[in-house]
Amino acid sequence: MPFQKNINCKYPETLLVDPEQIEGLKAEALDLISLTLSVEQICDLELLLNRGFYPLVAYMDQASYLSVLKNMRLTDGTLWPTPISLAVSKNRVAGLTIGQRLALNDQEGFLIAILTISDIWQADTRLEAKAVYGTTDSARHPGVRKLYDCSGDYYLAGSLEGISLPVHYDFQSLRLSPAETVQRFMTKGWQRVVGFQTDEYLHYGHHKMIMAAAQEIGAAVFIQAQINCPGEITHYTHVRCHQAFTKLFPINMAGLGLFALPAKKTGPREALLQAIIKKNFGCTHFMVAPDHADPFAVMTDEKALFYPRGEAQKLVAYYEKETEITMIPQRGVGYCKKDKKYIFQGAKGAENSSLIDSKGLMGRLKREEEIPPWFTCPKIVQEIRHDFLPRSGQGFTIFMTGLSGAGKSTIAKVLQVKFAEMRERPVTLLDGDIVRLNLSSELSFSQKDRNLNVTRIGFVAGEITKNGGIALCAPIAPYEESRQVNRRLISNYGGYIEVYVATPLQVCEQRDSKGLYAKARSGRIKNVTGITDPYIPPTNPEITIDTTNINPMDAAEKILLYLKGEGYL
Ligand SMILES: Nc1ncnc2c1ncn2[C@@H]1O[C@H](COP(=O)(O)OS(=O)(=O)O)[C@@H](OP(=O)(O)O)[C@H]1O
Ligand SMILES: Nc1ncnc2c1ncn2[C@@H]1O[C@H](COP(=O)(O)OP(=O)(O)O)[C@@H](O)[C@H]1O
Repeated sequence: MPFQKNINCKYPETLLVDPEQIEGLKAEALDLISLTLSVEQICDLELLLNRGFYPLVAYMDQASYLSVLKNMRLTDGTLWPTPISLAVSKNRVAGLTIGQRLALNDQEGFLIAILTISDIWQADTRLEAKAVYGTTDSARHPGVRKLYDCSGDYYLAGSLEGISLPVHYDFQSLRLSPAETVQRFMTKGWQRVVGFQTDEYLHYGHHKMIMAAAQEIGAAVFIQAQINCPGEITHYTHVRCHQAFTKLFPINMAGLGLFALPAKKTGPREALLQAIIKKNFGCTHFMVAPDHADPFAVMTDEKALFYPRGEAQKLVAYYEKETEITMIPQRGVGYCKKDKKYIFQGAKGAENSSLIDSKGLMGRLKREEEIPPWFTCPKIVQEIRHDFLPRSGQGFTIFMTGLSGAGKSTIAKVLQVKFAEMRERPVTLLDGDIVRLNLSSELSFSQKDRNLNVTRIGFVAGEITKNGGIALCAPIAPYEESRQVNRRLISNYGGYIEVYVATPLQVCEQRDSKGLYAKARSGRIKNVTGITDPYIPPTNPEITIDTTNINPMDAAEKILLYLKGEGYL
């Protein structure tokens, strides 16, 4: 059932209710249980409401979900490659019933839609991982790890009454809905449109490849920048690079749009989903890479790819008739310095050319090398460089972990003074005790609460790091799982240096400056780390310091030396 949108479209162009119903639904929502959706869930909801996910009209029920996993089809036979249901936690699902209505809110509490539940079932993420990602092994596929970590314990299905599309303040002119995009193509007189998207750094290879394909089929070009794209550049840089790239095309040949599909990196299935979305946005053709939506595509080393090379192209081509969008294979482009011309890989003379690829561009940027003018346009280089600050310009977090009395706070205080003296970056101390007093006063010392306390510290440290500051953290942080969450989060924003203050329990107990161990030994307090509660040492800390036989200044000096050696100072 292809979506042929035109001015006389017989299908509703969005799943938003009529304006006169909005006030009534908002009033009803005041008495409904509300769910705050994650960023990725908001993306799904936006594509359901704006019909980017046409012909889906609702979150899938269990029968369709299982059918999609097995055959890539809904129970009515409609082709659909990946499940779209609403994941919820075990706590949240308790008491929910079929027919119940729920308010779906964005992260700031604005009502986006009302869901009428038609099905509730327990998630089997391993089954989903195997079918959609091709493996249950979270160590092999980052998407599977995310599925296990972030999806809920249950799924909900149901129909939607949209109140408003999610609000975005950034790049508003690029956020046209599928219907608005189709309308724009019609106004421009574009009959054939080739769609293109990538999360790579854009370069002249992409440009030559798209130009050649578009000219061959007589098509205009629609470039879609995917929001929340994983990678090392920020959303703003990603979109600004796309804006510069679109300007490389002749006037009235190319358009740019933003769309909110979470990149799950499911390879062929994701390519097929993107093809369906492109069709809904009015494209007639879609350019698919041999390593499309592969979690390791950016490496370009064939052996490292997760999905077989070319598999995504095959799958999209196989379903061309049904999706009514034609697959065009993406091709590698090189540059022949001698002849000063671009040449397709595999073409005659290509052996004398240098391949233009994102990996090469990224490597040059990281090594702070010049980018040859034939590689990509100066504006794109300038935009990307904006995100590749040398370490001396980045913020960083020093995350100290260790037993109570190990010396974390003392070392952190010495460092705080040293950094303040240097005046290079603002410095913030997030000490265990102080955080417990101000940020986590309601939390206990259970494993769950300790992990929550540690990830709260990580969130604050991430914000400080993102803005170029230094965060000094000094909680006990006895569990690897929350330390890893912090590492993953903060490494996106700047430096992350884990310092294991490995002073043995015996020494800490002797110091016992707060009387904690004495109270633990006498049974006056329970769950004390090292006595009646575990401390799991970090697996891969950047620095390990045992303060048994050194003074605080020397311990701090060790960290400063590391920072100098790594280029942060
Ligand atoms: N049961 C138990 N176990 C460990 N520590 C305890 C406990 N009860 C209170 N305290 C005091 O709280 C400080 C540790 O809090 P943290 O927030 O750093 O701990 S955790 O990271 O959440 O595990 C810790 O401070 P530091 O000595 O600075 O580490 C203790 O003084
Ligand atoms: N090299 C050292 N680094 C840090 N603290 C040390 C060192 N040597 C001795 N100490 C002493 O150990 C105690 C550590 O306490 P504290 O810094 O509050 O530990 P934590 O924050 O890990 O609970 C302090 O009394 C401090 O003077």
